[in-house]
Amino acid sequence: MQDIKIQMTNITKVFETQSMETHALKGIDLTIRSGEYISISGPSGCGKSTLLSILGLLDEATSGTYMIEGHDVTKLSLAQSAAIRAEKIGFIFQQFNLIDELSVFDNIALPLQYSQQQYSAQEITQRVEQCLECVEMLHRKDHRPNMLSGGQQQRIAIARALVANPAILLVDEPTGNLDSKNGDAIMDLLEKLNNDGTTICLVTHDPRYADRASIHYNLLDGQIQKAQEPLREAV
Ligand SMILES: Nc1ncnc2c1ncn2[C@@H]1O[C@H](COP(=O)(O)OP(=O)(O)OP(=O)(O)O)[C@@H](O)[C@H]1O
Repeated sequence: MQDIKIQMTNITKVFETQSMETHALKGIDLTIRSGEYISISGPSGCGKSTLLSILGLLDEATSGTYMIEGHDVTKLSLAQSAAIRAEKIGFIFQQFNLIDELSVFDNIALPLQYSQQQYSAQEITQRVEQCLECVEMLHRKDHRPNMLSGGQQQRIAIARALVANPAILLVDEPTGNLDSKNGDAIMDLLEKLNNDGTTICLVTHDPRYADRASIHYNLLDGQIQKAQEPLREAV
């Protein structure tokens, strides 16, 4: 059996304000195995961002259990969440969130420099260059992000997400700031990374892109359903 990277059991999230309660997630069961590429899509307000925030340890569930690579991460202190997030989760957002004052190389090296693991300068160079090669941007390592096109900047953001060798890539509307040609190229790159073994969870409202994952879930009113069975060999 493939290793389980992510396991959520009966996750709920209730937002309480003075006047009302919003049940944003209503009992999510989600298992993501090593090497899978899953997508989650659904209409505005269905709970996508809330689910992604909990998956990425940016927010806590109200109830339920969340395990990453067999470790219970349901209830952690802020410092513990930050450490596990840095080690286990690679984020890719619609905004590239690169630092224009730093070179492409230094942007990608940043997560390693802040990691609790000690990386030598040689390891950092090796890892950063490997990730730059992966996204076909090694020739731009000394550039500043603002000298690059949107599609190229997203490639750099993907390299940065990969650099600490995370358990999973959480990808939130990665093509939102790109035209369709560059958007398609980024989706091709994600597919290539998955073919090379990277586990991916993509959140998108775009059905065209959601269908490119091997397992597609629909989130509807805080509940999740599999939209499409993965292809299985005939028995
Ligand atoms: N901080 C908050 N306080 C109160 N309610 C919230 C909060 N964040 C989200 N909600 C509510 O939870 C529900 C799910 O919101 P969420 O942002 O997860 O949806 P979404 O699917 O990401 O929507 P969109 O596609 O428009 O970004 C919505 O009803 C929203 O109003």
